[in-house]
Amino acid sequence: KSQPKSYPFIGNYLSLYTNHHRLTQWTSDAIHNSPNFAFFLRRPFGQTRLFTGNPAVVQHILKTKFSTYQKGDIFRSTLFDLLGDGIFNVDGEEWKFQRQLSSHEFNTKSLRHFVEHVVDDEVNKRLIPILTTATANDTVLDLQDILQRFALDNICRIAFGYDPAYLTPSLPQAKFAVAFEDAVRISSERFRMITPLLWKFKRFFNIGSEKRLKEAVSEIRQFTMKILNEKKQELAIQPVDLLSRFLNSGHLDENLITDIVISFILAGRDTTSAALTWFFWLLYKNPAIESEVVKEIKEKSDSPIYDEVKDMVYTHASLYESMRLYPPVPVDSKQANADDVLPDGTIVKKGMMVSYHPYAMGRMESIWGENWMEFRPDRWLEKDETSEKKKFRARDPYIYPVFQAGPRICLGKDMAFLQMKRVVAGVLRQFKVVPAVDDGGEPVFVAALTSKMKGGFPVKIKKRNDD
Ligand code: HEM
Repeated sequence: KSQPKSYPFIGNYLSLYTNHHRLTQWTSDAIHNSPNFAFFLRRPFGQTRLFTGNPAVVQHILKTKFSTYQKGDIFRSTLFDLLGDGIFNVDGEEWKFQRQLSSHEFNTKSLRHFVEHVVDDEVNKRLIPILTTATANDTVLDLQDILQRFALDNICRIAFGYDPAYLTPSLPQAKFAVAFEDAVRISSERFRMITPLLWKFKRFFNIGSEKRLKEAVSEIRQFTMKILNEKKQELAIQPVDLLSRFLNSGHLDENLITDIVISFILAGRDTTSAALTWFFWLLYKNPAIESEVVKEIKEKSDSPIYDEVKDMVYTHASLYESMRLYPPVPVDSKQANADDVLPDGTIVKKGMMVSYHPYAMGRMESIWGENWMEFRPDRWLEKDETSEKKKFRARDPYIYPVFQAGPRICLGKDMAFLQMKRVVAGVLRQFKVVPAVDDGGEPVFVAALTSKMKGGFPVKIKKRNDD
């Protein structure tokens, strides 16, 4: 077991280059091969980034020393063209303000409305009819694409109070969705370049991928601004979505509001769709677990209401377990704004990036035991002392930072689970999802800022006949 070789001047660049198509897996292997679950990635020209899979270090950077480990200028400048001053890209007071104002959108009342109106509508009027047609015609669908469309409709309705209707039977090519996809991909590729000077140079001369990024961001902003202006006309109405909440809060300028909305679209579009794609694949591979999930779904009503969705404990545990193996955000970074020493004795210099690695952590024997590679929702269940029923077993968030942890923990976590469980209930009550190709291998996990199944997830939808 060895770590990637580092050379003077170019650092680990040779290995980095050879593994550029599997960076998540490569950095994960390096963490696993280290006695203290740490790996220093040395880039050319002296920039060093620490990857960690040690829960004590994760707790240290995400909570204990929260004010030392921030987004920082590397993250901020790399993603600025796309995210501007949106919540994902700011620290300090600016972050606190956006977090507080947005948090209203995630209280119980808003979540109940979200499940019983927005998600329910999208499941019953769009998703199910498309699956029904696919069953009748025996067509192959890319389930990942369908789930992304689903999530994008959802998040636009929450963020803007606007329904773009991407999940319709014709599966329209949406300019906005394509622009978003390109902008995220190109922005995340910036992190991987041998030096940031390269993308800055391309941006300066407006060539290649940077030219496309500029166009894509401009399309995204125009689209957002258009909705924002429409919204302004109807502002007397009480704020029911994020956009009107920010517009109502007073003197925020339009550019900033656009930034804020873009961060939310990023948060909501690719995360739940990635999680569900892998979830359906894992269920196909584990029919006994699928049966348990279906059993739970059939105990609820056809269109389960908020409380029923909340009560789907087994499905909840299965989603946790699936994201352990395939986390939607597989690696996430902070930057130290002062010198520090980590709990394992590692010295961190001011300006260094420190990345925690949910993908590597979900696959560590020291955390999950020797059966870590098995899909076992039971890990997340325990018996309730009084009712004897199974209940969800919460674990230390620092061994499972899939939603981050500490003060900046994902704001949409509860919303994400409600949405995913409602989709799972809607799909599996009537249908079976069967991969169109099954060569016995595992689909390929790739990641930009969020993860994806490479090449999509081609499936056939079968009617479920097991009542
Ligand atoms: C399975 C689904 C999801 C996963 C795994 C997930 C994961 C994460 C992670 C890892 C972060 C930290 C990112 C960073 O700061 O670098 C985050 C932040 C955030 N997430 Fe999620 N997320 C999910 C769904 C959602 C949804 C549906 C929303 C709803 C809009 C959402 C809203 C947010 C927001 C607003 C933040 C920023 C919080 C802050 O900086 O204070 N997330 N999420």
